[in-house]
Amino acid sequence: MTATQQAPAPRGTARDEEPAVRVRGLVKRYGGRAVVDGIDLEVRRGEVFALLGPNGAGKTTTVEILEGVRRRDAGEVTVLGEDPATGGRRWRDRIGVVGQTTGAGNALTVRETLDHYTHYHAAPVPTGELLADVGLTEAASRRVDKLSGGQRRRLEVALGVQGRPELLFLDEPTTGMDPVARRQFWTLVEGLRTRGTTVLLTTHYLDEAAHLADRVGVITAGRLVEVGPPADLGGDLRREVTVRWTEGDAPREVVTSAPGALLRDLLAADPFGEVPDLSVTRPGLEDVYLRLVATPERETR
Ligand SMILES: Nc1ncnc2c1ncn2[C@@H]1O[C@H](COP(=O)(O)OP(=O)(O)OP(=O)(O)O)[C@@H](O)[C@H]1O
Repeated sequence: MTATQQAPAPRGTARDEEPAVRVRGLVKRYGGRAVVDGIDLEVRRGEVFALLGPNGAGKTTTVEILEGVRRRDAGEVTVLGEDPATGGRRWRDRIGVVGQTTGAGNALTVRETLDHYTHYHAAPVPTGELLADVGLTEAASRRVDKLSGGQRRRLEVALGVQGRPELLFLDEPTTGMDPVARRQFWTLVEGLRTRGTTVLLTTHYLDEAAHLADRVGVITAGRLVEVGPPADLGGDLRREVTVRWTEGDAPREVVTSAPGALLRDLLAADPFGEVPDLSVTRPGLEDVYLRLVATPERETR
């Protein structure tokens, strides 16, 4: 796959200094229930930021407020320097949106659909290039209503990047894609990042967040419970080590952040330095994530 050509991001200007997205105290309620419950968030220019969380956590609601398609009940939001609730045509031209559903016409072919939408952009990516970028060249003459779910998703991604946005929103972009298409999509996002596009994506997939994102925000029950590079997520949880062994006939288990002394004592207790069934494990990203989303009362860092 070739990477979509993007205009280079402006460097060294005042606009560089401000984050692409700044959110303070964001609240959205439905029927008195806060589904977004006081979120603070910053997405830096040029980074890929993943909002990771379970079903119903508030990811789509948050992203749609940032896109200017849902109203908020409280909080301050700035996206590319403007409030999305009042952003006009010029602001909208600077963002790209790939939502969970498509507005693409079903009776048109893939190429006709892309050609049609070129008229909405000042400097669209040429259709041939776009088709190659998303791996749809061979499906270019197929009607949209004949596409598979994964191909339709690629078309939506193509429409999202067609206008060379400075900031691209991707709401669960790889849902319905097979593993090969997911990898192709990841390459596409990496190409966008290389060219300076800021990307805010939502996902359920830990591996996707870990692979693509510079930083991940874990959201659960409308709150952002952790923000950081994927490798740092979980902080103290990550440093906890579980030491297991068998003593007599009984299984033993100790969770500690300093296993050295325990291991020395265990090994010293046996003249041959053998400890039955000894294992030492650190939590993986998935363990950390499951702990984070199970404890929504944790403070935001
Ligand atoms: N228009 C609406 N009216 C009432 N409740 C809504 C509306 N839209 C969303 N909700 C509720 O808000 C909560 C958050 O939904 P949201 O779609 O933002 O979650 P999500 O994290 O994107 O979930 P998923 O991963 O399943 O897409 C859910 O409980 C949902 O039922």
